[in-house]
Amino acid sequence: MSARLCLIEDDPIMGESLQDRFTLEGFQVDWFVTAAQAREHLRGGGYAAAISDIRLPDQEGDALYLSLKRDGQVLPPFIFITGHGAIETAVQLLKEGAADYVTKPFDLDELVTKVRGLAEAQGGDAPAEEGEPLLGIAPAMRRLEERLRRLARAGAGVLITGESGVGKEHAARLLHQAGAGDGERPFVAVNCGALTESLLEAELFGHERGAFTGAARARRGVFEQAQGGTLFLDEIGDMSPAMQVRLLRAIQERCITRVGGETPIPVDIHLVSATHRDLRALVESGEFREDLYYRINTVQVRIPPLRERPEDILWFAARFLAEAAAEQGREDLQGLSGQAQEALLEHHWPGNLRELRHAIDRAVILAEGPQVTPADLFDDRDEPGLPDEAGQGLTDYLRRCERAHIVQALEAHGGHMARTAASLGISRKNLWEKMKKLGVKAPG
Ligand SMILES: Nc1ncnc2c1ncn2[C@@H]1O[C@H](COP(=O)(O)OP(=O)(O)OP(=O)(O)O)[C@@H](O)[C@H]1O
Repeated sequence: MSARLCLIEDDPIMGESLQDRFTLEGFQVDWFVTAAQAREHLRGGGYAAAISDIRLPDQEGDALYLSLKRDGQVLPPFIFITGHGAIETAVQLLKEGAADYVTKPFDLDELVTKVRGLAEAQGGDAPAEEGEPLLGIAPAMRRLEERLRRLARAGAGVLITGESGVGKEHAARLLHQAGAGDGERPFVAVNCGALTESLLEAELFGHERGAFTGAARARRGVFEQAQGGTLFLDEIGDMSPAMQVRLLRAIQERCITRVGGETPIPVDIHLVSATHRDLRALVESGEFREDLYYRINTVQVRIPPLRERPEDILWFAARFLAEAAAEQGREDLQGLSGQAQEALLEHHWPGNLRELRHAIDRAVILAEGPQVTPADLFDDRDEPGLPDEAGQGLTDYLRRCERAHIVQALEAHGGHMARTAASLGISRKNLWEKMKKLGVKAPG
């Protein structure tokens, strides 16, 4: 039986997100919105841990805890959620025997780890960890990940749809990795929208020596390269009608012929396709073959855009930030400021995860630290005349502009110091000095 968790939280949004997350983690969550309700159930026992807000409508969470203790009630380990400025209460509670506390805004992953630890210490019946989520923590993405794992085991032909940059290739890789067999099977991706018809034909099916001008040697196409593994055809909706015919034939016959060749070559692949276009509409307008549509579309998986799953924005931002900070040696960065988090949540993310990754990469380069600010994340907050904090001194503002300009110049010249200095009209020595003064890391 899964571990039971007592959640005491009157805020409907916070309560629901905690309930959703802990349910996904495999806990059985009893959620109470008043101290009175919780008191009754806590008396019944059986909880592996309790999470309680301090501020509740009928009684403070700490008062509830202390009164139950005074009554001699055996309590599960308690973790308190405190607001800003309530640290003293939290510390007092720790002295009184509470297990831990988190201060808002807190990191949900951290809370999960704490609760797991406590539940395990209680009797080792914390639900088995399913592994780190890979596609996001939003309930829709957890369900999708679970579905992809099932589909992988079934080896079904999958069409992944979703806006550009939403993570379709990432999902295809997960599908591949979760599939049967060892890790040796190849995963080969090709973007059908990026190649002309004849190049795509050679890319997919390969060519024999002398098949066309420049074909000095025979070459295997991606169908052959992906033999025994997964072939990921991205932007399949962009394929020309002639290529659609050839692709359909290859799928139906499980056999291909290289361009300029005659020998049929059997292929055994798991085909995963993706598109950001509405394939059904393309079928209706006659641009996409209906038979191919059904062939590649045994199962369709839609990845929702990032703006439809706000939980994932800050989760991915934190992951990307940790990655980028490690790559760029910015150990001084301590995370996102509150304003930066708000700015990320307010943004519409038309470019989805790709845009988020770029915004974070850029911010890590620009940030003076110790926290990433909105101006580091978004260009438009960096314009002259728009200092991000009212009353910011001119010297400070000019310093930011100078720093951003140097960073951009370094980027534009691939980190080459001499060229960057020349483009800025200053000496290399001067550039070094400025970089040191402004805290710009030396490239490489
Ligand atoms: N689950 C994920 N974890 C980490 N990074 C991700 C994840 N999903 C997407 N990304 C990152 O976001 C970017 C875009 O992802 P991906 O190429 O998979 O999107 P896509 O939907 O296939 O894009 P397009 O439609 O343009 O082909 C990449 O930089 C990728 O590393």
